[in-house]
Amino acid sequence: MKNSLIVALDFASKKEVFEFLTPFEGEKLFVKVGMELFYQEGPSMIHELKEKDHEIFLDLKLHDIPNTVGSAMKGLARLGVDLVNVHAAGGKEMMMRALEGLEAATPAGKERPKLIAVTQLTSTSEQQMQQEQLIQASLEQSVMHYASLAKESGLDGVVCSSHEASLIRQNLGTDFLTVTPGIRLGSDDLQDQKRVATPRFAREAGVSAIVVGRSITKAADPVKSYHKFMEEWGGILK
Ligand SMILES: O=C(O)c1cc(=O)[nH]c(=O)n1[C@@H]1O[C@H](COP(=O)(O)O)[C@@H](O)[C@H]1O
Repeated sequence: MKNSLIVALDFASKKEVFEFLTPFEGEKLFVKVGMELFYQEGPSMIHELKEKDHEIFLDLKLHDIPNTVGSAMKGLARLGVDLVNVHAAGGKEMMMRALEGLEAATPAGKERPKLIAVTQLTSTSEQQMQQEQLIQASLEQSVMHYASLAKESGLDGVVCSSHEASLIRQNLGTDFLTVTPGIRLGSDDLQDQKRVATPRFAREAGVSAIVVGRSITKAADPVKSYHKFMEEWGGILK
């Protein structure tokens, strides 16, 4: 998990996923399956990626009442993925029930998927947060608050931007995972992301894993782009 580059497979079909992965043949990737792909292809997508030995972050960002999230997590634990997430805004009881669900359903002898909580999405700016969510704090304070709740609930870490990672590590310890999307090289288009950073900035901030989507998946040469990100991030090719 530490020092990983997670490639966001934000595609609409299995066909597109395997077209993208074909030129990576022989490389073991850490991939992220999000809502777009999972709602279309379902658990079989996970099974097929596991057959190819890729590590998997199943990013469904659960956010519902504690009982519903706890039960849903049991199903995710049986899929055998490596990492799953919830929204910290769902609260401590929801996060604790999510963890219990995962623990209860992880098959004997298998490692429980790591559970992390989304703090403030990297597409949210401080101004937006204050005006739309009516949170009268700085963005950093809000992220730190959610990260503390996640830690108190027993979770393994959080999703945040690279800009908040070092504060979280200082306050909650270096074993508490910080997974950061919103990663761009200097010349990349920001698209809908607001709190962005380069892979080098993330590395220097001590981030555990970076998440990169469109800059790799939509690149003219995805393998070349992946290697460029890996080089700046200082990741290890497998
Ligand atoms: O949980 C996530 O993965 C996530 C949280 C967050 O705060 N921001 C965020 O961008 N993501 C995901 O990270 C990926 C970023 O994609 P790109 O902006 O294309 O690099 C997308 O798949 C998002 O769903």
